[in-house]
Amino acid sequence: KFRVPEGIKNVPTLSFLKLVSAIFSNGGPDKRWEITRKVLEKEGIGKLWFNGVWHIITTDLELTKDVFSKTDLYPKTSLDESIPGSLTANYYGTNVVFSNGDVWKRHRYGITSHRKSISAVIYFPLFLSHITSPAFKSLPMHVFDETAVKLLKVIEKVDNGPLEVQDLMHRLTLDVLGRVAFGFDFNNLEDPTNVYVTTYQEVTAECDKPIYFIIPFIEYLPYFDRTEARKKVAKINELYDGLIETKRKSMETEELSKKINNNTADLLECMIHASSDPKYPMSDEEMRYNLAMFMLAGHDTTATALTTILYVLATHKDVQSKARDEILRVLGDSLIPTIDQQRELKYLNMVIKENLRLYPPVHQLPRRENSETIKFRNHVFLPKTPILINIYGIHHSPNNWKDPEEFNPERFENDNDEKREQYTWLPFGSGTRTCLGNNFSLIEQRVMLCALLRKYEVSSPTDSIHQDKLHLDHSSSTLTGLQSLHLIFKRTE
Ligand code: HEM
Repeated sequence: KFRVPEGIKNVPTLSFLKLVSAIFSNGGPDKRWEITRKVLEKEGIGKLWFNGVWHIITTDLELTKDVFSKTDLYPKTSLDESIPGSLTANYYGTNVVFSNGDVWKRHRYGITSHRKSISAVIYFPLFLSHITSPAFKSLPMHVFDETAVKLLKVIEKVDNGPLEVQDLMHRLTLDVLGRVAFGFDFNNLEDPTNVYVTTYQEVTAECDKPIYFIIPFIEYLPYFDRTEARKKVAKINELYDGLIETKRKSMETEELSKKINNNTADLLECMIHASSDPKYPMSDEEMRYNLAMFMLAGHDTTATALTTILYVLATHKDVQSKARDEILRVLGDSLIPTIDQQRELKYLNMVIKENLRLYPPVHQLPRRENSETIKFRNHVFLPKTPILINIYGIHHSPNNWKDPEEFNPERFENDNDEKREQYTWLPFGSGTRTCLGNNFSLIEQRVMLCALLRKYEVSSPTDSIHQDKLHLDHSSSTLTGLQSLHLIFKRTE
């Protein structure tokens, strides 16, 4: 299994040992980039032996374009193929993020097809011109607004003391997503000890343990039996199953069809409704897998984006005051921006974009495997070669960005997708597999930042471990994590 296939012998090798030791020492995507950048900046691809297979890791824009635009040629690897029978595969199952072809179409269009009100996309052509089927055509603005108010109350209680921001942002985004995805209020902001929250967190922590990601077969050895973890998965699944059952019952009443017609149905209700159409059948089990995946894809990513943006604002006071001035000018006395006002927040939108470039919450895309032999330059990838697109590398390569390590929102001034070289800014992926929740996440970020910045000045404590640089850490093979981050919120009014 160590033998290198003939066609990729001439691809430079990336050090397995260095990468694994970086992961075991909790190194984040920045550390991995440090190890691989020499090869990737020069060649755009490298090969890495991992889990008994030679993988291709790439930052090459041509190959990236090919992967995004030819989804049949580069299907995603399902969890059941990459880690069969594992806890993670059992928990997330077959869902919209990891499926392909007709199964994916059924999931994606089952979630999105029937929503028919005016698309929020028209308000954000700059950000979202590439989107094909946004999940949230009418967004539950009241959920964002109410959660922002709750967030301010939590911060008020701490009153100038240092506050751990990463945990706070996770609590916030989990509350938002629970309500939007299936109408369930985790109420994590007010009660972090709530049993559903702790179980949910334990399950995701189990799924992210690096040992099972680096040596997946270990899970099948009796000594490493994960009985306790499986019990936790069963508990959170009980919650999802209960919600599906209750909502299914409400299908029998008029209530659901009213919600569907008014565009106020949550995602689960949409899936249940769509599943009654013979074109989009979806079993209860598949719905549960989608809920589990939505929770991860939707809450963890936005929490990271909000945490890192608060850090850059705290450490770039000039940017913070410029963003605050704009918020006060555009919003007047309001706490929460309307959709139209969000469009006017040009500078804040630039800050958000630059933060997603510098700290992409998804640092590496889930693996693809080519279905046919591919010739790329003077290399030949045999079918089923694992291919990983390194988003962090694309965002940090001087080939694509001037002074890539610098936080500089101005680089997005007058930016548009046509002018910028394609595939250099990919926080939400691209093509037909673009993130379903990008618009949702951007609005959530704007709402929270407006509420926070108009009330508080954010700064970093002088003894912070992040004083010189933000310390990222290993969260998973795709998601960016960071070490605990304390910031100070001082009232401005
Ligand atoms: C800052 C926040 C977010 C980031 C950076 C992000 C990033 C991404 C990326 C890079 C992909 C493409 C994966 C691939 O091509 O393999 C993706 C897909 C996806 N995201 Fe997001 N995401 C965010 C927020 C959300 C939210 C809030 C939701 C749901 C409410 C969501 C749901 C999804 C789903 C369902 C997919 C799969 C789409 C498909 O394959 O059809 N994401 N996301």
